[in-house]
Amino acid sequence: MKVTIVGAGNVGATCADVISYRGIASEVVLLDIKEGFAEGKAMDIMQCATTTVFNTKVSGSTNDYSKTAGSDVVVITSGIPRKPGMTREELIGINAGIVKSVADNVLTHSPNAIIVVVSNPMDTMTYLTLKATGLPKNRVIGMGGALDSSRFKYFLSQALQKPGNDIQGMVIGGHGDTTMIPLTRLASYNGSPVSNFLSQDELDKVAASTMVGGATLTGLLGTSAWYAPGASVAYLVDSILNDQKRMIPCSVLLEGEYGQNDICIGVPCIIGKNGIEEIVDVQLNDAEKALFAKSADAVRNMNADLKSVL
Ligand SMILES: NC(=O)C1=CN([C@@H]2O[C@H](COP(=O)(O)OP(=O)(O)OC[C@H]3O[C@@H](n4cnc5c(N)ncnc54)[C@H](O)[C@@H]3O)[C@@H](O)[C@H]2O)C=CC1
Ligand SMILES: O=C([O-])CC(=O)C(=O)O
Repeated sequence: MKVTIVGAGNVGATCADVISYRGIASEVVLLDIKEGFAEGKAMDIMQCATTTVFNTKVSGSTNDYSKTAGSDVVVITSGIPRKPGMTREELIGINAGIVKSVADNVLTHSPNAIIVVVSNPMDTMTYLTLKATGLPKNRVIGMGGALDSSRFKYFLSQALQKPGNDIQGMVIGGHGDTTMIPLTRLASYNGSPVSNFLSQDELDKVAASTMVGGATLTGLLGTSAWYAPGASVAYLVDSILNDQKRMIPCSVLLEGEYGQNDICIGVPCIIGKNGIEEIVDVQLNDAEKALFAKSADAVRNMNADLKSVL
């Protein structure tokens, strides 16, 4: 199975690294516009093969899309990341043009690929990719919910003082500092609601930390995060390539589900070899439905800015 990652920067290269050492794909192509950069990242990763022990073939390409031909999955991480104090939404001006041209280029050489969109503002970039390519909705997947959910589980594990692997939880809604919806009511510690162990005040703090999780790291690092984002993309790619049918919150075109139409936004999806195979209705309560509608309004407002590129 072949995976192309466009953008060999922090997130793209981390994703290639995780896919390789976990043996998720047999071949990974990294592509970047910076001369020699993707080749360098690929060589560095390949020089781990005998120490972390993997057989994945990783190669790099400077903007030569013929090397990406026949990819099963294409991940788009090309574009600029935010700096401290910025929102993801402020990246739209530069990233929209990049994402659109990249999506066109990859499809020329891999017409059957499933596209995973990572570049921010991710929900709007997913919508752009879907509209610009005309691909069926199952083949355009926005990655944000997998990452936000892993941060949610991290903050829950810190509050509970319990291992993260014993915690279940999901974040839906937009992948933005104010649009994410950590579903605290449905989160559990091995099946027991987390509200059995944490006060409402503690749960509110967990939700707030989750929502600004990306901004907090951007403040600490000077650019946005990459280890958890890269690993989250690899987790999603694994479910596609190995037909795992995991339930992962992803940004996907809604056609009536969750009361929304003509918008890509995070909802729980079954992810398998066909990409988005099902949208799962987790039965939100009225308060959660209201938050989801508000989040969708914000994402829809952002999508209106795509007029110049679509
Ligand atoms: N959806 C999510 O959960 C997350 C999204 N992101 C987003 O992912 C994007 C990438 O972040 P980083 O890897 O940290 O940035 P980075 O700056 O480290 O890497 C981006 C790479 O894209 C390349 N690039 C730019 N234009 C290109 C083009 N036309 N074709 C090919 N390559 C091109 C650049 O040369 C650079 O190497 C950002 O927009 C960031 O906001 C980051 C983390 C999580
Ligand atoms: O915070 C950012 O800008 C990058 C991102 O989407 C994340 O790490 O969640």
